[in-house]
Amino acid sequence: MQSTASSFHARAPINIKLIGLGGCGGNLVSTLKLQNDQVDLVVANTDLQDLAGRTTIPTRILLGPQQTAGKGAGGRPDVGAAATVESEPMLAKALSGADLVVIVAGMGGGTGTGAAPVVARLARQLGALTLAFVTMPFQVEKGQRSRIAEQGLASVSKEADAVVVVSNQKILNFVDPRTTLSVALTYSNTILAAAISGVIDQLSLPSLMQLDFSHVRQTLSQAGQTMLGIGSATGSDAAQRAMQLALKCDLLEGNLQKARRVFASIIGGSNLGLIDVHQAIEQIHRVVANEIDLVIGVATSPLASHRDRVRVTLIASEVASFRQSLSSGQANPKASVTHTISSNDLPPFLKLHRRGCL
Ligand SMILES: Nc1nc2c(ncn2[C@@H]2O[C@H](COP(=O)(O)OP(=O)(O)OP(=O)(O)O)[C@@H](O)[C@H]2O)c(=O)[nH]1
Repeated sequence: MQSTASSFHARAPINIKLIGLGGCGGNLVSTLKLQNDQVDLVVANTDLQDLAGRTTIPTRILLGPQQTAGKGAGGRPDVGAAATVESEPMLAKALSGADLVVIVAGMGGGTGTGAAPVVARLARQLGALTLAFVTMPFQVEKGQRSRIAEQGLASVSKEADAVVVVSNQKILNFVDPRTTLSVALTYSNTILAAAISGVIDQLSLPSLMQLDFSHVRQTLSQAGQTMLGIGSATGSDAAQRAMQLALKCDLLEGNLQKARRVFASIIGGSNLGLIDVHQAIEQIHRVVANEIDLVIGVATSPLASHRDRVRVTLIASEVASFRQSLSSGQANPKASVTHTISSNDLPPFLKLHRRGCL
């Protein structure tokens, strides 16, 4: 029988703003089910009609009313960017005070592609850790859209602290080839939603590990383009199986062994097993290199639907942090200080287990 955790760490609430840009970003923010109703939801678009339909989102911003008159960016990122610059005062008001700004946008169109770098720069100027979750287009959208998407990804990667890429095309590998476009998009949105909520829920649910926002900030700050792994499982060893799935996730573009910074989120129900969590964490240590910045959050959800389920989200970057660069003689003055997990970071129950007391 597994023991379960009984003590939680209180942590200072952090101010999180989630902003969806353009059609794709708006779709995601409208459908995402977060477990924290304190997260401020914002959608912004050049398309007035699209915004009018997003009635459940408290803050809706029409980008560039002078430039586009609410008629969209017509697939042109330069128009999307100019419209966003025009609306910077409104955006600054909506994003001010945020510790963490999460941007969601589809690359390939005009608004999301043009707006994402501008919003990322603004959010960082306002002092927030800025994460962007972006989609890349389907192959059938090739040509102009792909080129626009690649350029957009490069621009947003320069401005945001960390960029998580979900390739719509890659999603097709997981679904029936006869599937419809709308089903494929729904599947893609489910993956994006899992990744976004893995970060946001981890930072807002009761925590079992002494994870604080400054550690997350240190690990993801200026991390560049990242690798994403997600896994979900139920049952008595759910954390281990969810971790295995996340570590082997087909979405992981890149080699986890080359990762220099990893953020790992483990979220389970109130009966999350301690030994199970410990062994899941051991699995990460077996895969990644020794000298990395690793920040691990373990949180529990009060939702009945989460009782037996464990969700794991991994966000990994190959970019070394400042401290690692210094030790390897390749200082990168833009990068931040690091947090390497040590036994001091483990909650008491895991330390006891490590000593064989559980
Ligand atoms: N996963 C996912 N991808 C989407 C969705 N909607 C659009 N996309 C992708 O995002 C890209 C950009 O589409 P939109 O977000 O609609 O475009 P936009 O940013 O509003 O740009 P304009 O319409 O030109 O103003 C598309 O090429 C698709 O690949 C969605 O709901 N889910």
